[in-house]
Amino acid sequence: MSDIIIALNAGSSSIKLSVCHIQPDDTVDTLLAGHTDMTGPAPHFTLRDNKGILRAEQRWNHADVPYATVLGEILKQVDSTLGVRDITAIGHRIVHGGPAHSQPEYITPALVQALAALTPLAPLHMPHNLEPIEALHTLRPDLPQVACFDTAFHHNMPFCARSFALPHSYMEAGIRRYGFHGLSYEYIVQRLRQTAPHLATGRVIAAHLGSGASLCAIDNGKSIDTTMGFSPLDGLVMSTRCGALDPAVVLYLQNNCQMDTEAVRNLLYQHSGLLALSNGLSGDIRTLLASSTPEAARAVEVFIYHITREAAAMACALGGVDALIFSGGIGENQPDIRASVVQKLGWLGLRLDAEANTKGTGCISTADSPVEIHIIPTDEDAMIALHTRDVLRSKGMWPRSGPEL
Ligand SMILES: Nc1ncnc2c1ncn2[C@@H]1O[C@H](COP(=O)(O)OP(=O)(O)O)[C@@H](O)[C@H]1O
Ligand SMILES: CC(=O)OP(=O)(O)O
Ligand SMILES: [Mg+2]
Repeated sequence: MSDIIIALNAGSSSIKLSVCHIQPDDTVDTLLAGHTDMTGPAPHFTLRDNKGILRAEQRWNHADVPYATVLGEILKQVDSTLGVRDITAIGHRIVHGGPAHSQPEYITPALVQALAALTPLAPLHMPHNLEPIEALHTLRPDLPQVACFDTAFHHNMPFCARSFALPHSYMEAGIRRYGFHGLSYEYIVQRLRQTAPHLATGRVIAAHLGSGASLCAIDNGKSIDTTMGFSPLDGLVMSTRCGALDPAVVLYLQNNCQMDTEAVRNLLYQHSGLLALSNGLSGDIRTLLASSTPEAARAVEVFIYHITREAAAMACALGGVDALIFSGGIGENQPDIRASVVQKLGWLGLRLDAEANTKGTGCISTADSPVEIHIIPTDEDAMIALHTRDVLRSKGMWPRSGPEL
């Protein structure tokens, strides 16, 4: 097999990757899925095939292993598991594209430099997104790399949705609402086009509920508003991120609590959200739902409250709603959370089919529900693979193996 793309999603705690092959009808087959846990006492890498069978594994025996070492091993294992050295390109999820990057782009040293300047806008994500690019450039300079931006899908949100009520000069300096999880929302729109075309042209609220969480108001396939703003800190309560916060809190922490910028950043990104609301118990909703403590219950309650409050705002942006889509680790796997959200949004015309919700796939609303409710497992990596192919094709670099039939 040839023309293999690796979709890489490097985050603060893990490097996730999919080894993808794109079929002529644009279906993306994930041949291998890799996961490297970068936390804990030492990195641990696993590579599984599309049946979930473990095909390769590597454990390092100390922490702080450089990305280049981990990525070198990953490439080696992918090559030997595929049987030949067949990788054509690497596509990266880059969380922030800033004001200037609204399309997937071929990676050059100048682009890396420009993106590095955006690090303060997404400090939890950007360093981890960019480090593998440099490491791979050194390891395999022959491999083209493509940047796919999580902000791109929201780039053309209407003025009202992208503005802060700040002087115009700030907006011109890039201080505006951007929105994130765009690769996930783009994938959801693509799935709707295939499975429910009447919704792909309708008014949809998509909920990407993972450790980072956001909602998007999608009108006729386009983002018209979303809950994350300038950074992935805004909007919903998240695993360890606070979500929307009165900006005066930041001033207060700095002026009255002797906290410097780094301490405030650490608090808001790493020690807030579900973790903080549960009094330090966990940022993982599974642990909270399994706990009988009042703090855990309260954390879940606040999480749901903000999802439903913001969903109503998205419905307002859309002028009504035809469907609610659940996605992300929580949206796809937690029937109790889905049920609570839908119950609170009943007034908007959502009716849950309890049995379908427990089963947890496809359409989970009743036949007479005025608003459809669906679960769509997201696949940001499939989107990255398709964008990477398209960028290479536009440069005459795809297919590597000869003319397409
Ligand atoms: N199989 C599962 N069952 C229940 N909840 C899950 C499951 N997998 C993930 N989650 C929840 O989703 C969160 C991670 O979601 P995910 O979309 O994988 O996150 P990330 O933002 O890291 O991509 C976890 O914190 C957990 O609460
Ligand atoms: C943008 C963002 O929040 O990403 P994640 O959910 O992967 O942390
Ligand atoms: Mg994610």
